[in-house]
Amino acid sequence: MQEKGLLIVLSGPSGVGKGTVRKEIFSQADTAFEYSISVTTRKPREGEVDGVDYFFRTHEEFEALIRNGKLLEYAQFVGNYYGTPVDYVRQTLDEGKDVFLEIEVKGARQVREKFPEGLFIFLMPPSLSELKNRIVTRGTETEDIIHNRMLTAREEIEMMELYDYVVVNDQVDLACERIKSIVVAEHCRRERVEHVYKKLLEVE
Ligand SMILES: Nc1ncnc2c1ncn2[C@@H]1O[C@H](COP(=O)(O)OP(=O)(O)OP(=O)(O)O)[C@@H](O)[C@H]1O
Ligand SMILES: Nc1nc2c(ncn2[C@@H]2O[C@H](COP(=O)(O)O)[C@@H](O)[C@H]2O)c(=O)[nH]1
Repeated sequence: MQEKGLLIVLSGPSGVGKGTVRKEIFSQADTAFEYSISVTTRKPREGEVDGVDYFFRTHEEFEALIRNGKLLEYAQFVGNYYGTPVDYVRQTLDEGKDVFLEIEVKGARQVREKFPEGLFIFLMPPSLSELKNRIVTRGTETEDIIHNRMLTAREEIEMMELYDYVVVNDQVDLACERIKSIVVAEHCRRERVEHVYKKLLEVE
């Protein structure tokens, strides 16, 4: 039987660098994860492409996805809906491929209930002032939204103990290496539990 892939969840406050780190990891040739593209009601930022960065949908369309059970998890974040299409995740895991979700903490909590065997990683900023500096420097949000995202950031950081690992994003390349190492270690742990010992005992 095909062994299932690993569900990897990356969360962290807005502006910590989740997208930057994820894009860097996916640009590396030795990365074998599949990225789950989320659905959102947020308007596209300059340069964002439907079906690449997100599936951009209206409120009505998003609520229909909820009603029809098409989302693994969803949450409202600073005035918009965000959610993970369930079919893609289940199908890709069933094919034995690792799936990478980049989502906020309320959604991650729902995923934990459905996939307790997932790998949950929280990306931390070096400091709150650096976090604010990063959102401001990105230049994509209004002052009001930055204020609300910073308020939410404090609540999100308080939930970091729900995660298996905390990675500090002080430097993008180091954060990527830490995340990739955690995934490799998790695979080794599962292989050890599921196969190596069983096979060894069967032979002897
Ligand atoms: N290690 C880092 N050092 C300095 N700047 C960084 C680092 N990582 C990311 N950044 C910068 O911080 C800003 C926010 O990064 P990014 O958009 O990836 O954050 P995010 O966590 O995905 O945010 P959101 O949740 O709002 O989508 C970007 O301008 C990015 O270039
Ligand atoms: N619960 C979910 N959260 C998601 C999903 N996709 C993205 N996100 C998170 O939302 C915030 C805001 O994102 P932004 O692109 O508007 O800056 C951020 O924390 C994302 O990680 C999802 O499918 N479900």
